[in-house]
Amino acid sequence: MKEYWTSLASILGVFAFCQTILQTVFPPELRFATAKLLNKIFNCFSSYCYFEITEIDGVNTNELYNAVQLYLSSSVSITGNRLSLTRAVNSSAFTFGLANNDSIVDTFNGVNVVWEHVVTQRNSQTFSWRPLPDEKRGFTLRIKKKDKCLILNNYLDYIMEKASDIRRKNQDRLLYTNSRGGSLDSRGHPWESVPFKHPSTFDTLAMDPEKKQEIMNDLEDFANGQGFYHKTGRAWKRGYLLYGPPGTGKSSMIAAMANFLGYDIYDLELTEVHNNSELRKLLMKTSSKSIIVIEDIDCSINLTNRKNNKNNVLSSSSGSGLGCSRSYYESGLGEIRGGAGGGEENGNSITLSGLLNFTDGLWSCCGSERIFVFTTNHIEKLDPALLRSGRMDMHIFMSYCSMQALKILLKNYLGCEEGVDLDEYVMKELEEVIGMARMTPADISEVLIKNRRKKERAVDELLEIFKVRAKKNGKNGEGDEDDDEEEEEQEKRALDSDSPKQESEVEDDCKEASEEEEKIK
Ligand SMILES: Nc1ncnc2c1ncn2[C@@H]1O[C@H](COP(=O)(O)OP(=O)(O)OP(=O)(O)O)[C@@H](O)[C@H]1O
Ligand SMILES: [Mg+2]
Repeated sequence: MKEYWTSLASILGVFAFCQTILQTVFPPELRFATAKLLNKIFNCFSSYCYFEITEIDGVNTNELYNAVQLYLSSSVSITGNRLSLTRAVNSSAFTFGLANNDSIVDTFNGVNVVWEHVVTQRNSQTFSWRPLPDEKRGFTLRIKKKDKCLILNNYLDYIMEKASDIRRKNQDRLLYTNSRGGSLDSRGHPWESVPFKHPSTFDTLAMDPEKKQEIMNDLEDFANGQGFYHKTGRAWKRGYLLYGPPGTGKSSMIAAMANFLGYDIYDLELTEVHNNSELRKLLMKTSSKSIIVIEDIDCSINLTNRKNNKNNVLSSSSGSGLGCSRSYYESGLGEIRGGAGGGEENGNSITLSGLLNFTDGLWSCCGSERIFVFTTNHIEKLDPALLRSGRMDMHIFMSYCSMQALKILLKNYLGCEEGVDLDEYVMKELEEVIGMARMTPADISEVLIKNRRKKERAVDELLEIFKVRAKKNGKNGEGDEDDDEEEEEQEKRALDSDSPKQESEVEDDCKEASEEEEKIK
């Protein structure tokens, strides 16, 4: 045993001696060059190539590192043995990650690649303007040389896309609103946000199922339509106008849309925006995959229908040379377009021109996959230029509660299934009076909430209220369906006034406008 230790000690002594000699004979520069050469020789004969994706790229955070981490989290959770678990701020989900110095095989387009998570201690002597983490983290991607050209770019694009999907799924969606008086927050953002947790979905929304399905299909087509929009040269955005009496579910519909698509909502308070350029800046700071909402647009600014009330031409764009003529021609010919911001006249008000630019000017395309939703109780008050296709692609009339909608409410609030819990006779009675009662889903849901523990009582009370309301409306001489028709008629009238004018008409309009301007001056 003693001999064994003696020989081991002499081997170590020889080893230390050789190392000292080597260090003296081969200076660090020479050793580095040799290592480099060996590495090159190894690379020549190796059939793999390696890509390093470090967490911090110089001084900036490497977006690709975060994307890879998220991307791998989905496959790691299934195959990995040793995983790291995290939960990000504003997130409702746990994220799996590859443990330090662990590796995983991934397959893309039939090609196998290997990811390794490399963690090393950072050299503490390194100087940096900003504090860096103690550990140096990165991923090493190993791909066969012959596969590199085939997949690398597509694979990285795919990872980025997948990662943003996962991020959106994991993170709570946000509801943004523009800050009071156009002020910026500590990070220079004009929007303030809170987690968006509205429970409204298309399942809970009481409306005609066919109409509902049509809207859902339209939204789905939009969300999956990147290729189509690109091919047709259209900006990837869509506008919806929700109109109808108060309490018919316009705001609930917006929440359902956001929940359906998984988009954030930007609730734009127009009264807090001072001018067109501020409006444009707000738009620039919105993200893709979002719904930009302007509620009660008829109340926010003076956008009333110029055709119905000529005086409003000047009240909405008084003194604005370009803005006035732009909106004037917009509604008529739809050809002449003023420059962005051309409608800013007194510096502290938004003009119709500014709003039109906001929805479909060049700036509206500074992001992609965005939905604009305007709501109003009075569609007839809106300027036709706002209503035309391309701006508001789909006009959705939210009407008083119909029988179909009532069945959804009864199911959601009382758990009543048609033909099981609901008496056929009572249903018939309800059907007879519901049209004439002209009650909104909001009114009905109040009655149902109050009696939610007693189904029969709820239905009886509803029937009573329906009868009283129907009688009252009948006495006032207001028809049931007539009312819906009247509202749709109003929309038609509004749209008719958007139909192309003859050139002479436009000239007349302009003459009138300039005469009125003269008078005001
Ligand atoms: N179609 C509907 N389906 C389900 N619930 C509805 C519907 N309409 C209204 N409600 C209920 O009534 C409440 C008010 O509805 P909501 O705020 O969506 O109406 P609105 O049309 O936006 O009204 P307003 O024009 O006054 O803004 C909601 O909280 C919701 O519970
Ligand atoms: Mg509302």
